[in-house]
Amino acid sequence: MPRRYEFEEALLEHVEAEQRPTPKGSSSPNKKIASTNRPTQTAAMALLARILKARVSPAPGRGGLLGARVPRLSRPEGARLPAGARAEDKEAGRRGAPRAGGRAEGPRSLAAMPGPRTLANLVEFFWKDGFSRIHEIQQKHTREYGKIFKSHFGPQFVVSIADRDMVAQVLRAEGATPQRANMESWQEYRHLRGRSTGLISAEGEQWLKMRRVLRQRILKPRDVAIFSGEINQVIADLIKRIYILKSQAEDGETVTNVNDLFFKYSMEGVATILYESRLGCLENSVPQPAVDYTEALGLMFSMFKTSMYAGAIPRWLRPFIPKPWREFCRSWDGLFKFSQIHIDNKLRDIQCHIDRGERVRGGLLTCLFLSQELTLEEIYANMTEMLLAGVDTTSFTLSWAVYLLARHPEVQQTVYREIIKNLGERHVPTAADVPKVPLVRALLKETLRLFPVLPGNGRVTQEDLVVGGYLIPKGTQLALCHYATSYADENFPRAKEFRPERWLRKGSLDRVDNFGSIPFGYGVRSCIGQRIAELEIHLLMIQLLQHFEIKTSSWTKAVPAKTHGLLTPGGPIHVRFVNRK
Ligand code: HEM
Repeated sequence: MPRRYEFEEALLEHVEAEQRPTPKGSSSPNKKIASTNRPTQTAAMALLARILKARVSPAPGRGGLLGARVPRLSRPEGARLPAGARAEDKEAGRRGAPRAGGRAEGPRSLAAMPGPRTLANLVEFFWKDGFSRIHEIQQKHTREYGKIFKSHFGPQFVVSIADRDMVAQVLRAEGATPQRANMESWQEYRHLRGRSTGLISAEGEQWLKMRRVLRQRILKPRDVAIFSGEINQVIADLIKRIYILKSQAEDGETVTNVNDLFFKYSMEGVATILYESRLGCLENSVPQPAVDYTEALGLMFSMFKTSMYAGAIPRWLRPFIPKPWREFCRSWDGLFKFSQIHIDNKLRDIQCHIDRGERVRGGLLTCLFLSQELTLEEIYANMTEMLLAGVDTTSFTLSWAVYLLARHPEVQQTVYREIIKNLGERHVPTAADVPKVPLVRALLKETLRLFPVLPGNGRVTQEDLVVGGYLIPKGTQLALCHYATSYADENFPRAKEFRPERWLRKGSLDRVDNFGSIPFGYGVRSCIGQRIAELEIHLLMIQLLQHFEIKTSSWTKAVPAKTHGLLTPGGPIHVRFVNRK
């Protein structure tokens, strides 16, 4: 499989154009652009326009990431069920009254729905910092009010659903452009700064347009398989880093704060794919731009909470409580700035290749530039939002996975044995090897069940819907409580236990899908980065276990989960990496 796609034809055309004599006194526009130090947004647009003007197009007959755009007649992404079943579910979602003994009963109104009192909820969240315990509050409210209940968060009214079948009903009934949540504050920032929305913040047709472009390139396992080589280079650096950290430890084995290590890995891994460049986060001395970037990410991370406050505090209150909105804007400024620097660097890089008459080779970003399906502003916005979504999510999952393996040596041994039996001790795995080690996949699923990075998901109803016997009007914010459903014994027997084998298929027809645990969401608005995250995690877990036995150390403590927007380890995780080789 070609790892990169080329643009020979276009290049030839461009080189020919460059060789034509230019009118006296006018310098080559390419040279002029190449001499620009740091293109501003406008300069970057001009640069992109120049590159595109060279009519660079994919070589004929090449498919894949950078291949020709072939119109697709695909099923919707989320269509895991036969079309008939989806239609039925959709109908069931709208049908209305539940039937008892064949007699139709009218759906109840929201007024009849139980839920915590507004004041109690405000105290819980704003006074007792409930935002850092969203996962526990989900469970507590489910115990107190049942599997469907209503609550108020600041000005927002929310219906929470903590039932696997009701969640399935809502998600299967959704239309072509589902809305996750009210993104007004995100959209307002972008409007204020003249920025575009990206996949997370966009809605309706604008979202659909961008989603169609991106899903063609990164949604399927085979789309991202071509990144195995790049990811493996990052993994090699991470393993080197672990050996260095071990050598600095008193016992020669303990690595303190693996959270930090995996944060660097995830940042490096996802940047390799998104920006087609290395940041140097895993080097001994991290280059300054990467340090700045880490700070920007730290700011971004703290922003989750700020973002919640910024969204929850009504606009008229901003003059009195200005900090959340100010910080919200400041952190987005940092994120966009960082992304833009890397994107502009790539643009300049492409320009240099063209100037030198070289072939243009590239991955996701190059492809997005050249295909012209997204504007430059849309590329900035999507890369920024994908980076935001792709670093902490992956790194927290890795931290939890290592924590669970260290605390369950018997599980670790079973996974290790499968790896050795099916892949060997030294084989560097690629995406094609992952199906040969189903326990590694099961390990990830089970880790995400116990610690779903997003403890809850959201949908805004696009039409009136009857769920759990209640009529939920169009425009209602739903909170899908998948932390609560993940820990329900009725969905997962002995739910509190770490048992990856529960995800293994017993036969080719066996389905282990379970709406009780949908860590990447579901349907057309599900996580676009799922396959990237899985590749990063699967390949790393295999190699970590090939190299080391992961053990608890005297430093290892029980680490509680904490919600910071995402479900994070509530403290540093320390483990011993004992050499196997
Ligand atoms: C373990 C890692 C990850 C987890 C658990 C995760 C989880 C999620 C979830 C639950 C959603 C909402 C889905 C829905 O509403 O149905 C989501 C959306 C999204 N994720 Fe991820 N994610 C992960 C990694 C990534 C990565 C690596 C990227 C990018 C490279 C990414 C980019 C996005 C984007 C852009 C969206 C918004 C999609 C849209 O609205 O169309 N995620 N993710």
